[in-house]
Amino acid sequence: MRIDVLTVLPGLFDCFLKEGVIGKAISSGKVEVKVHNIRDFTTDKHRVVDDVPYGGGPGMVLKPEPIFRAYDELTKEGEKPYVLLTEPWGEKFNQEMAVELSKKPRLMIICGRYEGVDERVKSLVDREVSIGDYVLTGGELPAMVIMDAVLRLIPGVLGNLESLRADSFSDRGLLGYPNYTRPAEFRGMKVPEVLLSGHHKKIESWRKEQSLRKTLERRPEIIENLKRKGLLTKEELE
Ligand SMILES: Nc1cc(-c2ccc3ccn(Cc4ccc(CN5CCCCC5)cc4)c3c2)n[nH]1
Repeated sequence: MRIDVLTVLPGLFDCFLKEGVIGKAISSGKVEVKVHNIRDFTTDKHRVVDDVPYGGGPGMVLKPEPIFRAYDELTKEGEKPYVLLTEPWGEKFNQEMAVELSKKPRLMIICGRYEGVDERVKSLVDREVSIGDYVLTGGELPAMVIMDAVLRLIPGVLGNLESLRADSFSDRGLLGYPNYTRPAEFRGMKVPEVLLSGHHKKIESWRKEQSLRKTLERRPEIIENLKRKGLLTKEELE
């Protein structure tokens, strides 16, 4: 997969693209992520990327020309990207969308700043995406959240963990099961016996039951949603 990111703050992505699972996936060439400074696509001496909003109002708006110039330049050859624009009020990002986006060969993520992008930029956009009902200072953190959730789903990115990972849970949006590691008892708190039993079938069913119970308690709508889609097995429903 290739991802092109358009932003006026490219430096925000430096650590994200170097560290951890994402950093390894890029350095190993499993995925390609290129961050582009919108300012590099201006043509005036002062490299202006924003201007005051028509009709008045607070702050500045990102001008359309530099973004369109970047889009045209980056889509001259190769597959057309599926274009995301991060917004406070876009479609809510979730695991289902992450799975769908992970199947696209090429993504472009346009990151707004200031009061957002000129409305005409949306003529380039396939999906306006929000990562939650709260207002951040710009679209870069949402872009990193989206890339993190999407890239970890690319085959080979999670390495050998992938085959072992019970992602049928989180891929269906179920909450995770409790995790423990040594010591078996810490400050009087013991690890559940079943996890020390070495009985894999029992451990798996305990984890599934914990995940379903936690989801039912905290996010019953996820269970209802899975029921409606027929994505819960008979024994999971018991
Ligand atoms: N999930 C999530 C994504 C974002 C996000 C994404 C992209 C951008 C680009 C700029 N901001 C900051 C911002 C957004 C909205 C306003 C309100 N303002 C009211 C008057 C008309 C114009 C807009 C102000 C500043 C962004 C914020 N926040 N949260």
